[in-house]
This record gives sequence, C-alpha cells and structure tokens, in this order.
Amino acid sequence: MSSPRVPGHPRTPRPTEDGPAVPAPTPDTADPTLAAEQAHLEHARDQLRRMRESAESLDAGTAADAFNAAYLEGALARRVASLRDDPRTTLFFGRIDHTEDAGREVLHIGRRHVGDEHGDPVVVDWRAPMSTAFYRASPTEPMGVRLRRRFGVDRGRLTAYEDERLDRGDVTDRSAILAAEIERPRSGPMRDIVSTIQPEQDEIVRSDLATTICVQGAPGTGKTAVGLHRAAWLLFSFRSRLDRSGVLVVGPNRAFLDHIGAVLPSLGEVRVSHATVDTLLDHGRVRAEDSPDAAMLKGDARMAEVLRRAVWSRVGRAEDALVVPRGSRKWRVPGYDVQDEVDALVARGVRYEAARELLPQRIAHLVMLRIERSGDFPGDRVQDSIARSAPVKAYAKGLWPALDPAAVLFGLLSDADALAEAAAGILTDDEQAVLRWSSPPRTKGAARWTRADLALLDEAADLLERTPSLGHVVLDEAQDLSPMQLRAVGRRASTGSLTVLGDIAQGTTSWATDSWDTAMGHLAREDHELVVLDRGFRVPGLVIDFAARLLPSMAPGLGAPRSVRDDPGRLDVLRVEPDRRSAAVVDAVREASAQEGSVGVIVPDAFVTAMSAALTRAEVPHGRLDEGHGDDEDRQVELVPASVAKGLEFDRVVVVEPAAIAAAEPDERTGLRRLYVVLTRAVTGLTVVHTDPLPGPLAD
Ligand SMILES: Nc1ncnc2c1ncn2[C@@H]1O[C@H](COP(=O)(O)OP(=O)(O)OP(=O)(O)O)[C@@H](O)[C@H]1O
Repeated sequence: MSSPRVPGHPRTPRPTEDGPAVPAPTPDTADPTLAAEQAHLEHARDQLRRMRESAESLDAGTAADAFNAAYLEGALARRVASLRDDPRTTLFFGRIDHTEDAGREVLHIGRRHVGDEHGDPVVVDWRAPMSTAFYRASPTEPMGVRLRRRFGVDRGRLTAYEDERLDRGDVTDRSAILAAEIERPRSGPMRDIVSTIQPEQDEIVRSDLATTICVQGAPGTGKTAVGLHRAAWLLFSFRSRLDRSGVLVVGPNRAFLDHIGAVLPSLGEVRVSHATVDTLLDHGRVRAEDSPDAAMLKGDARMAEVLRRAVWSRVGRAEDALVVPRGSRKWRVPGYDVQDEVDALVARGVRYEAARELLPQRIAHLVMLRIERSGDFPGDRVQDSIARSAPVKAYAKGLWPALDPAAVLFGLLSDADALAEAAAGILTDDEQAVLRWSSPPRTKGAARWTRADLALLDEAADLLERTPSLGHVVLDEAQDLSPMQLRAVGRRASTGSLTVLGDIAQGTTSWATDSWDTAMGHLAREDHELVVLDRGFRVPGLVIDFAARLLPSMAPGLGAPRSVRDDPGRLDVLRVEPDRRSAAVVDAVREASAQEGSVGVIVPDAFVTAMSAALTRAEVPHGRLDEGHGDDEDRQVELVPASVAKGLEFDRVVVVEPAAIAAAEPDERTGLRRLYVVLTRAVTGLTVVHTDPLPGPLAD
C-alpha cells in the first residue's frame, strides 16, 4: 500500500458560509493529487449549495389545500435542513476507482448523496449499494475495485490521502488514517465511524431488514457503533417501510443514551427513538424496589404463563340463561349456547380485549337466530341494537369483564388464592410467597410498582391488547435484561427485526443471561444470526490485559478483545493510605485533565457524593452522571457511579476502590463483572486508586 501523504500545513481561520469561522488547514497545493481532490470537494460543496437553493425555491403554497401546504412546508424545511453543509467535516471521506472491466467509474463516498445538475453523482451516500465495495473490497475479492483511497480530514479540509491498489494486491490492514481515527483522544459524545467501518462490522451494518442479528463482543469492539450504523443503513435502504413502522434504539440508562444520542443525527437520521427499558415499558413510575428473590422471580419467563392464566381466568362461565326483551316478546338464550360462543372466542387466539369486544355481537347473533326462527327477519341494524342493549351488555360484562394491566397484576400480587390458581404447577408455594405483597395496597391505583413489575404489566398489557410492532429495534447491553424484559422488547419487533448487542461477560444484573440462545428465545428470535466481534477499538493493550485477569473467574470461556490500538496505553495502580485516598484521586484527575480528552472518575455508587465534594473543594470542575443525569459535551471531567458506567467511554479513567465497586454487588461474580465493565472504559489511560486490597484476580 502507498504510505499516506500527510502534507504539512499552516493553520488559518476560515469563515464558512454556513457556520462560524473554523480554523482550517490550507490545502496543500504542492501535492497535485490532494489539490485535485480538494477541488472536487469544492465542486461538491457548490453542488450541495445548488441543491439547497433549489429546495429553498420550492413553494409549499402550490399545494391543493392548507393541510397539504402545511405538510409540504414541513417536508421542504426538513429537506433544506438536510442539505446544509457542515463546515466541520468534508462531504466525502473516501473514493473507489473501478477497473476497466467494471466501467472505470470513480465514486467519492460520503455521509450523504450529492448530485450535479445533470443528476450524476458527485458524492455517493455511504449506505448506497455501490458504496459497499469501499468497505469490503479486498485483493481476494476486489469487487471490481482497482483503487481505494481514504482521506485524512481536518476541520472541513482534506489533509492527507492513502491509496490501496487492489489490482496489484497493494493493501494493508494497518491503515494510518484508520489508526489516527482510532487513536484520537475522546471528548464529548460518541461520534459516527462511517469513514472507517471495518469489513466484519460492515457485514452486520448491511444485513437485510428481515434478518435478526445478535452480536457478542468484548468491550470496545464497536457493538454500539455497529448497531447505530445498522439503524442508519436500514432507514436509507428501506425508507418507506421504516418511516411508517419506526426504528427504536434501547440502551441501559439515560447517561448512555445521551452519550450515543448524536450519532444518528450526525448521519442525517433524526427519526429514531431512543429509550431505556424502563422508559419503554411505560406503565407508570418505578416507586419501590423488590427483594433480590422477588426481582429474580418476577423476571422469570414462567411469569408469562402465570399472567396468561390470570388474564384468561377472568372469563367466566355462562351458567344462566340470557333474556332479552324486544317489543312485547322476550327472547331467551340458554347459558350453554352462550358458552359455546365464549369457548369459540377463547379458542380463536385473539387478544382478551379484542375477543371481549366481539362477545356482544356474538350473543346478539344468538338472539337473532331465535327471532329468525320465529319467522321475522329484522336485519343487521337490529342485531347491532341488540348487541348494544342493556341486558346483553350487562350479561357480556359479567361474563367477560374489562381488564387493565394494573388490575391483573394487582389481583395476582394481593390475592393468595388468585395467585395459587394461576401459578399452580408453575411456581412452588415458597415462590408464590416470595411474589405476594406482605401488606397489599388497598387499590391498584395505590400500588407501588417495581422495575420488574413494569415488565409484568407490559406482558399483561399485551395479553389484553396486541402491542404494536416497530420495523426494527436495536437492543444494546441485551445481556442485562430479564427474560420478561426481553419478551417485552421482542414483542415490539414482532413483525420487524432486531439487532441485539451485548457481552455475556458484562452481565451485571441478577437475571443477566449466560446464553445468547436462551436470550434470543425470550426475544422470540430463535432464528437469528450470531456474530462475534473480537477486535477492540477502545481499550489499549496494557489496560485490557489488566481487566482481562478477571475473565476466568466470572466469564470462563470468553476472551478479551484483541486490541487494535497502536498505543499500549498507560496503567497506574496506586495503593494509598485511607486518609490519602481523596487527595490521590484529585491528583490523578488533575493530571488526566491537564491533557486533551474526557476524564471519567468511576467510583462505587456510595462514594459519589463524597467524591464530588472532594473534587469541588479542590476546585476541579466536574459533572455527575448519576442516573437521570446526562452526559455534557462541555464538561471534561465526569463523576460516574460504577452502576452507570456501562457503554460509556472516556479518554482517561480514574477508578476508585475496585474492591468496594465489586463488593456493592449481591454476589462475587456480578461484582467482578461490574469491575470488568468499569476497567474497560478507558481509551488512553487508566489510573486505579485504592486503599483496600484489590479483588483477588486483579491482585495476582
Ligand atoms: N471501525 C471503527 N473505526 C473507528 N472507531 C471505531 C470503529 N469501531 C469502533 N470504534 C470506536 O471504538 C469505541 C468503542 O465502540 P463501542 O462503544 O461501539 O464498543 P462496544 O462494543 O459497544 O463497547 P462496550 O461493550 O464496552 O459498550 C468507540 O469510540 C467507537 O467509535
């Protein structure tokens, strides 16, 4: 491969058309290739401006009516916004030249499509099928590509390029431009990786909409990045279908959603919803906590059958005859006839509420049959009025009462007999005792639901009425969900597909899964593709080796990622006297924040307040990522409770008292897994400050 050309350049501030002055490098006129590419970039910018001006000149007033005009105006405004030129970046980051046989076409690949006035592409969207070769072509499978060029980019200018000649086998897997992207200091929220997606990642990103994929990957292997880029690719490739059905990203907590929240908008996709499992299961606020045993049991998939029985047991038996007065006559339908209708509705497999709504019509039909047998044929309108008549409504209501999810769960958790009936043969007596409220609230409205209850309420809601399905769901950190939570997410993609991302070794809930087969079964996706990612883009070698000492004790059989980082990173493990701990942390944070890049101070949850006070006393500005607080681009130092660290990354990380982080979990394995998560957040350096001995495997 040709080595990258990285011309030297003075930096000069450059005002841009669309934004504030951005200090940008001047183009290297000495390098004719780069100068030609820079000229193509200017051409692309001109064309994008032309496209924008053309969109701006369109008039929504030509619409047929006010409603259509309003709609058109919104669509035009979105179109104009999507055609804005972001001066901080370039319109393309790569190029492929096809061989003579493949038509010698030259394509510049970028974040969005730009066309010229003849409709010819000036820049091709990275998601278009013809861009695939940029990511995947190799000497063994050149895909018609002769040359692949990657560009180094700095504040909106091209500063370097790197060529691979696939026709000559002149390629390497050590791209300096990729290395520079991976090695860059991290600051602010997560960025897209669109210019450097790797072939194994691209395969996942471009998997068909119908395919559900499960990605197992060690920390920093790009699972989250891949999931988000897959969402963007799917929206591009199946736009009309997914515009209607929707795409959802589910992550572990608010801080994580804030961390990743800018990636899809930066790729032009603003219509993707983001949620945590708790906000997704929108059945009220979490106002209580379960005992570990109760939480475990409520997360157990057996609860699905208990709830199913609880719901359907509410359908009564039609013992008494129904009498419907009409005019001077009374029509009598024996209970056993109504019961046949009830049995038929139950057997139809429709949801409880849908069947309940059908019942009055079915009963009215039985009345109509009797009227017709008497020689009268009154028609459909009469059947409707019989269905809506007071006696039929009351009879149907008694037989098939209206239910809501809270009523179902309240009934189970507060009434020992109801629970015993629904759980017979499924839960033991002891398990039922664990589930039951010791002092039940007086009404369902007064119930203080727990996190695990939300999944049970969701299951009940789906038994009553079908949950609408989205087109695609990206589920991150999926290893942490209970079987009942997995079912809840799965039903939101019942007619769509899923991208399931996770790492068994990072499972830190009591119900964390140890098997993707099992988890995918709970998501109702036995038919999925499992892909393993093992190249680590985040954690440097020294740090991952340290963290990986934990693996044999808490996830035997799972390997650490192979770090692709050039920088081996820095690892400092400082044991200090108890009265020096805060000062040592402050010193470590000061040292870390003296350099470019974000700093995460990860502490046992119970230390957050005291540590924040210590940093404040030492006049170290910092944010707090306690649950519910989001990331903030402007803050260099974030104080992170260990329980919130999952999925985040910082340039430098200071971990405080690993033994206390591990000890805060209910069991040793979960404690070591939490520690593994915490120790694998660093991109450049990790400092561990402790007074207590390190947990066994780390001390070895
Ligand atoms: N192809 C790539 N090019 C450049 N950077 C990449 C690439 N793939 C991943 N990265 C970077 O590596 C880092 C880790 O990625 P990501 O957070 O997606 O990993 P993960 O597997 O989800 O990690 P974890 O399991 O710890 O949450 C991010 O900074 C991401 O941008």
